[in-house]
Amino acid sequence: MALGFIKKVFTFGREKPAEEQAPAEDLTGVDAPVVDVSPASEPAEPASPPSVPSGHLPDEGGDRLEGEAPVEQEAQSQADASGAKEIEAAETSGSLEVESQEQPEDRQAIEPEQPADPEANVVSEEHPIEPISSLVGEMSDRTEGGEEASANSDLSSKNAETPTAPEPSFETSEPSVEAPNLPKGFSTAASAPEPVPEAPKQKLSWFQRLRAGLARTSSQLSGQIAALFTKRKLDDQTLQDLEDLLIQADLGVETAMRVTDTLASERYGKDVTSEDVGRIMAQEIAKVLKPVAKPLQLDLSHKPHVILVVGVNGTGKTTTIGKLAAKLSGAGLKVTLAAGDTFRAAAIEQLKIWADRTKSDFIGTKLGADAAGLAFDAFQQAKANKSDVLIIDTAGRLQNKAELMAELEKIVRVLGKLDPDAPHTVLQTLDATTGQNALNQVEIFRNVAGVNGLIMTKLDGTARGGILVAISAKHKLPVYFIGVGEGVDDLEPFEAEDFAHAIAGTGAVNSQ
Ligand SMILES: Nc1nc2c(ncn2[C@@H]2O[C@H](COP(=O)(O)OP(=O)(O)OP(=O)(O)O)[C@@H](O)[C@H]2O)c(=O)[nH]1
Repeated sequence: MALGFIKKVFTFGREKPAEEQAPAEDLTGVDAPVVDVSPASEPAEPASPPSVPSGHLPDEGGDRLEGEAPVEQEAQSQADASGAKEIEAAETSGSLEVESQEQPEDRQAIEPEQPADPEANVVSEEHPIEPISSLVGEMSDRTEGGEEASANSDLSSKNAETPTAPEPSFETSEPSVEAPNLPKGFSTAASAPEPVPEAPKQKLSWFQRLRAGLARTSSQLSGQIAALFTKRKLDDQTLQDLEDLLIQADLGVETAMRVTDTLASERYGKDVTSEDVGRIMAQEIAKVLKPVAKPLQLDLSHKPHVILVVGVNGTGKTTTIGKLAAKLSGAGLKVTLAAGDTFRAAAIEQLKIWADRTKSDFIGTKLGADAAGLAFDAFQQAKANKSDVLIIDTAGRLQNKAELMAELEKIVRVLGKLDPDAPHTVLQTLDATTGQNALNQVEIFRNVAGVNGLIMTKLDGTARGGILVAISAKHKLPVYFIGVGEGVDDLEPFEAEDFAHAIAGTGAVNSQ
């Protein structure tokens, strides 16, 4: 392919390509591509504001349960046919890959003539793009075991499931921007989400799934509570035993004390049933969770609203991005996904499959390339293609690896050069099975990357779901969604009451 054409593709959407080659200090002066937000200038955008479908997206292969095998085959064949091919091409050519769902002919693997790193002239020695072979050792730092990394590498087809329509409820934050009907779990400052009646059966089904997911947490706890309160009046020793029990269940000291204090004030010296304890526990847990159960607020005046997703390896970043993209694009928003996890080929492939499935644009680069450079380019491309939302994946990293955390800091810094407010949302995914370590993860990622919202994954089947209560009490960061499975539907807006009841093993209030 002629080099001239390749250059054009590489600089797609950039008005001043020469400036992009400037050193980092000059980046503040880089003119971001002018984004015309008027609908008329967006030929590929829907003529009417995005609307939330009431049912599922058009079925592309059956739902998760019924169509699992075909979807996996399809995902695998897609990976073989396109994703893997392009990634392979990118790996060998050192390319930046930009795929537009609207302009598939623009998908090219190209030779960059300049470093992808926008700070390259300044930091190239500090953060050189490393050969893949040298990354192998470093990748072992990012994973607690080789098995996990290789296990994750097999996930792409597993995760490529047909997206289904989001439950309605988004908000946008700028009055001047036409607010779409956002899926449930998102909001904007300007408009309250329109209450859309939901089928009770579907909602109940969700709560049943939440209950099932947290069954190990709640049954373990309620079994111990029942044993503690058999034929005993409430005295100091019982209260102390209960407090210990709640702390062991990862709920945290603060919440454990709230429960015992309330219980003591109501029932001290009297008979207590495990139902009494469950009721008070649900009530006190809900009090802790309500202030953090918030919708993810999108400011669509940014065009795009940039969401950076960070977290320890294997916590579910890529899967969660796919689930979010399905919700957003299902609501009619234009979404771009950027594969900032440049350390794991399977992660790039996995995100590419999610982009295809969710009809999102995809931006990737070669394995081992500078992640901050990719984030910078992705931001420019997402501006140029008038995306509403850009979601950037990052490589998993242990919070105690200073060098890797510095890389994350650099991604945030570089995005801020194109928009001082970017990234507008820094989402951290937390694996519920981690237990107490998650508290420390939030502390460090928050300090380094400015995490301003959480998503807890893998709440299905863990006995450690109580940790979300301790994290909420300590960090008070918004919890936007929770993941209760690997499928595209298995991400739900976080509901304080539902969660509290599911943990306490009591009846749901919201979901009935
Ligand atoms: N059971 C369950 N599995 C999940 C959930 N979310 C993600 N997973 C699975 O967790 C594994 C890791 O998910 P990824 O999305 O690859 O995690 P990641 O954080 O991107 O991983 P790295 O790129 O290695 O940092 C995959 O097998 C996912 O399918 C969830 O809510 N429940």
